[in-house]
Amino acid sequence: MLHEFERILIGPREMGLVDADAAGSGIDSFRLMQNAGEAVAALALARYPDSGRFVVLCGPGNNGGDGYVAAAAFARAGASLCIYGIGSEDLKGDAARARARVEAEVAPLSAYACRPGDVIIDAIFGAGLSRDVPQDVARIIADATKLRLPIVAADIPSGLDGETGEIRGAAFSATDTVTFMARKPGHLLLPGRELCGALHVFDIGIPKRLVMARAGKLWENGPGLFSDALAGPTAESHKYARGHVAVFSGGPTSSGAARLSATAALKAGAGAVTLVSPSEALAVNAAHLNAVMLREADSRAIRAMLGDHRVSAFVVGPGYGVSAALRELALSLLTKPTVLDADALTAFASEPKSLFEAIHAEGATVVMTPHEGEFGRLFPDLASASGSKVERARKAAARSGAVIVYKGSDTVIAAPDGRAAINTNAPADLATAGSGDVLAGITAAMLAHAAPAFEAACAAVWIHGRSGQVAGGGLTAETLVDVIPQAFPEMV
Ligand SMILES: NC(=O)C1=CN([C@@H]2O[C@H](COP(=O)(O)OP(=O)(O)OC[C@H]3O[C@@H](n4cnc5c(N)ncnc54)[C@H](OP(=O)(O)O)[C@@H]3O)[C@@H](O)[C@H]2O)[C@@H](O)CC1
Ligand SMILES: Nc1ncnc2c1ncn2[C@@H]1O[C@H](COP(=O)(O)OP(=O)(O)O)[C@@H](O)[C@H]1O
Ligand SMILES: [K+]
Repeated sequence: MLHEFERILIGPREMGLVDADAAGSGIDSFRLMQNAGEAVAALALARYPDSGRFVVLCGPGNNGGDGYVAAAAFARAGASLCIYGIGSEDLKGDAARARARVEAEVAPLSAYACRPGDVIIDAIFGAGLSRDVPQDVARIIADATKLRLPIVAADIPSGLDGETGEIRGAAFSATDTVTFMARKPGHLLLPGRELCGALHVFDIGIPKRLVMARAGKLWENGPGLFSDALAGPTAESHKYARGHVAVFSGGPTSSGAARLSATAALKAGAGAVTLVSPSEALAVNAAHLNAVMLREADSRAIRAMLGDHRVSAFVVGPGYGVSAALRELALSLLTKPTVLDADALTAFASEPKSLFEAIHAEGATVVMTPHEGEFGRLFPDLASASGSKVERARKAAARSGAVIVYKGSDTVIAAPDGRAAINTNAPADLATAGSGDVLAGITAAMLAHAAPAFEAACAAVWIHGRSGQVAGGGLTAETLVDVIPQAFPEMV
């Protein structure tokens, strides 16, 4: 399990503040730049001992400064070296000092022509990237990509937005990225994650407390975020003490999704699970269920479940069918922890405010699990807004009052209070029909264990991802359900 510090993610802007705090507390900022540049050179020398030549590309700011420090280290090591820079005569502060220590010639960046055998040290833009990269940088990125040159990026591949993970015009696809103190959201969000190659976090000597003090409430998802909230069964446990999940089934031709949620909830440790089925689907559901209990969905049954303290969480939406009746049902469940998924999200597309107002008024514990399309239906303005997936999820959580699980291969979990986590353990094999229904069921099981909604959602997304890894290539929603018990984090 990663230590708490290693899970934090810090935006480029906050990292700039950390820098200023470090300087304010008397730490020598040039020493930090030297540590950063030397770490980049050390990694490159170790990875590419037989390089034809190291080509150090330096930008106009402190990222370029890291590059000049690295260049000096290559020269000391006797490596073959070329340096290209933007505005190398007009640098300021630490970057100018780093440049002054380089004896080799620095050619203008626009003069660089990629050659097979080159190993590029990308120190053009880091945290300070503020707009699309200029044409000559885009041209070098395209040429280096075409020749598949190895690229070691300082802090972040140039062109990648460290906050959002988006590409600003063009971006290097690095083989390695050496970042400093802590990872940035753009290292984990897509497409950024795929451009960083192997990511190395190097301690350049800023006290961790200074980094912690500026870090927002954003982490990489992992057991450290939620394991305290997950209680395993004890000798005193009985089935209802482990939580009772009720899942609402769709009609006879669309009942499979709810059954997947129900069996997933059971495998994820709910003590009891009931599938609540319309009368027309009772027979098909009965034919497929064993440990999951079955109950007919009528208003008396729903009232009884709402009044039964042993029923601890609901799942509604998978395979249910979009209708006004579903809206009414979902709103009626909000007195207990509820997972709203699939059709229960789409059903509110025409009137999302009614759902959000009900959640706020009830102070309800709700986890919503939209994929991109469902997110767009509930939050059309946010879906098309600029900014990162984390910001969009946070705004959606604050607006709706629910914990939002904004799905995808970089699923973001966000709480109304601003906490957020980026999930990184989900294999692409999870892109299979029914996989979201499984996630909804696991989430309800976590809520039924009385985990708070944010922790429950983080746990469920992580366990779902790890189940995907365990089930492996060719997984189906069924094989995913089977391996859930093997995917729990080791409790400490
Ligand atoms: N964090 C730490 O503790 C430490 C961090 N360190 C290093 O510092 C880096 C951050 O440095 P930084 O703030 O100077 O930003 P950086 O990325 O060099 O770019 C700024 C320059 O680029 C320019 N510019 C921007 N976008 C552009 C574009 N599209 N096209 C053209 N120009 C563009 C921008 O111009 P402006 O926007 O002002 O017009 C400005 O001149 C960080 O990533 C890490 O490597 C270490 O040295 C030590 C400890
Ligand atoms: N390429 C991918 N890599 C990792 N996880 C993915 C990928 N595509 C989808 N997933 C995950 O699989 C699940 C799919 O859910 P959803 O889109 O609701 O599908 P369905 O409705 O078929 O169940 C989500 O948890 C999502 O995060
Ligand atoms: K860079």
